[in-house]
Amino acid sequence: MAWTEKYRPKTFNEMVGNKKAIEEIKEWIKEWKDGKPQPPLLLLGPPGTGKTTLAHIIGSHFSDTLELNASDKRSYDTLIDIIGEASTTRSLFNDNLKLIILDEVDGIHGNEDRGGVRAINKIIKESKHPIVLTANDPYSKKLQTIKPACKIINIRKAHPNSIVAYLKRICEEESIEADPKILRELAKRSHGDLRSAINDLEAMAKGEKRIGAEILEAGEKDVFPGLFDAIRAILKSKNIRHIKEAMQIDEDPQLLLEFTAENIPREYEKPHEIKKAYNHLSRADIFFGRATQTRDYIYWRYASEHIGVGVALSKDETYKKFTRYAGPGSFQLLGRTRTKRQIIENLAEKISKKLHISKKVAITTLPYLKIILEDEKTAQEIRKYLELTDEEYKILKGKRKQRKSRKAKPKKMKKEDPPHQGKQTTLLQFK
Ligand SMILES: Nc1ncnc2c1ncn2[C@@H]1O[C@H](COP(=O)(O)OP(=O)(O)OP(=O)(O)O)[C@@H](O)[C@H]1O
Repeated sequence: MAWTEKYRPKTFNEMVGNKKAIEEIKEWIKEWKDGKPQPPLLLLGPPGTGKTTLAHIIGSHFSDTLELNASDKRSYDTLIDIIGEASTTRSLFNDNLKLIILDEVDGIHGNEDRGGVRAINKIIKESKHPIVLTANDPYSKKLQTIKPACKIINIRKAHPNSIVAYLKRICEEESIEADPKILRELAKRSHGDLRSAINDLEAMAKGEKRIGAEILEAGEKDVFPGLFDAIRAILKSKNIRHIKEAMQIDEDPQLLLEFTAENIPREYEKPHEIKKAYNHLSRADIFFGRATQTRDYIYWRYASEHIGVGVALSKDETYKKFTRYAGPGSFQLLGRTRTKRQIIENLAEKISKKLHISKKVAITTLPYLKIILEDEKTAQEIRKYLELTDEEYKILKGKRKQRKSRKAKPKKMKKEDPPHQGKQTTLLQFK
């Protein structure tokens, strides 16, 4: 079980922060219990601050809970059917009040917009049962008609110190020894989103009983701190404002595309969501191409829309699960071959200077030089002329090509020597 679920508070006392909001909520419950119907509660606040958790704790004070994720588009048609009856009928006794939870009411999208909002307004108007709604975006147009009918409770981000204390408690429960520096860093990075802080802690622990400070230096997240936040916002949220804010990072937008492409199937589970999301990435890629061709970087904006909003809204609903994100495979490959690429770069520079050609052309000469270097005497002369270092010489020469002799017996293939590996002299070897 993911730690966010394992450690999801079951009572108001276990909640981090928002003490004043909790007092107001308790008062609202009391009024209902005393037979005084109250307007619906609208819990408004950033992702991962405990709105859904609070809604469930409120539910535990009533006889039953009916929960609907408002961003699930299948629900619009059935919204009234499912809870319509429950919301309008009840016995004369207050002890069978059912709490109706409408989660993420600002997440409704597409053509279902109006129908969904209308259905919610109808339920609010006619319900004889208590209702709790949750939403992220206070400025959402979808809330315009809903807000006036509700009692708004602002849920605020937890203070970093409270997050550190909470993470520490989880570490104690899990018998994990964590460097305090790590917990402070996780709290800082989470920007008040407890869910992300807990998820990060779980990812770092990776089943180990000790989390040392060295992990901070090793983690990819430190190389691209903003990128992972942006990916998380795109894949975990449907709140456009939040996604756009998270995407305001100082990184190459194409890198963002690669990171998103890598992580879509890690987060999204339904084939149609994955298909839709990749469709948006392919359109983004077309816009990147146009930007390069025309040098009109306005196209980047369209590309970003597809990567951010397009991919985010490709999911039916947000997944409340823990997902370990990763850097793209191509990026890891580039990382692994970085040293080799640097040496080739130096080689090209040296050749371009000696032969008075551009670096680009110099690179195309490498496969031919490799063939020329097969002759040991010439190889030594060229090495001296180009002033090659040992490493450059080794890379340029590559593995010696085995000349096939008719008489030679066919070499037995070893497990670690699969076909097509490093034996042909092609340009590809130098990429
Ligand atoms: N204030 C809090 N106190 C303790 N745990 C919290 C708090 N806020 C969030 N969490 C942890 O984060 C997890 C996610 O919280 P929750 O689903 O309630 O957030 P949310 O505000 O509804 O987010 P979203 O807007 O994305 O739906 C919980 O399971 C819990 O582990």
